Amino acid sequence: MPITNTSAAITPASQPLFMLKSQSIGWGQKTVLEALDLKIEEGEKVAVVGKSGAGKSTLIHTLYQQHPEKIAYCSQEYGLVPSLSVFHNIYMGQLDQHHFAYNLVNLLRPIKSQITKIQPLAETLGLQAHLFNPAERLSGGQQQRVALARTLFQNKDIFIGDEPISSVDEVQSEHILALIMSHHNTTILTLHNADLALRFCSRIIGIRNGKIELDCATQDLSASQLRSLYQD
Ligand SMILES: Nc1ncnc2c1ncn2[C@@H]1O[C@H](COP(=O)(O)OP(=O)(O)OP(=O)(O)O)[C@@H](O)[C@H]1O
Repeated sequence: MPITNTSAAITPASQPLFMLKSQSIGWGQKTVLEALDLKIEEGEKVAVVGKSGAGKSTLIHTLYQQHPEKIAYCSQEYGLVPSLSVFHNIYMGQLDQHHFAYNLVNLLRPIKSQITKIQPLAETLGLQAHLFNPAERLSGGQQQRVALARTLFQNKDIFIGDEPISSVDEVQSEHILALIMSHHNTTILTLHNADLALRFCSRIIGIRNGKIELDCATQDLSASQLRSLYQD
């Protein structure tokens, strides 16, 4: 007798968290990256590197779209509400977890338990002195840290960040990358700083000339391979 339904008997091999199969990606009619084949497993720490305009943001945005509900996504545009306080901007990371009325009360008069939750995060990111200042009064680097705090406050398993440390100094960059790594199981970042990519990530994906030119474990990567990505 033929077996018509094998799905219950056979356990399917686990799927990669992210997968692109011969997929071309871009914006509107414009193709940025062609015929991509890519798998990213749960738990990986991936850096996407390459020259400006190579297509790094395009790639990570495409990956984000595969599981938007599971991902804390930090884009290059901070998306802050300028007139609201740092506290309120960070709180927005969990806006969808509360009732409208609760959010409204917290907007008018910050709820103590929320302050208690947000304060340590603000402190870790050097924002404690500005917690109740409007975001618009902060420097660019401080605003970037507010956007990052809001993303971390989402408490998701996966972090995708587009240059999350582009406006902060070297010491802060290391601290922030360590924080991102410790808060998320799977991390995918675009980074301009190749040294930091090598130190904090276990896999490097290099983009050049509209394709993935390099995809390897950090430990197997030579400095000259990495440099070649930045040549014309
Ligand atoms: N929202 C968008 N709409 C239309 N085209 C876009 C958009 N974002 C990026 N592009 C185009 O896609 C191409 C790749 O840009 P992308 O931002 O992915 O590069 P990148 O490697 O992230 O650059 P950078 O390091 O400067 O951020 C560029 O030609 C850019 O003009």
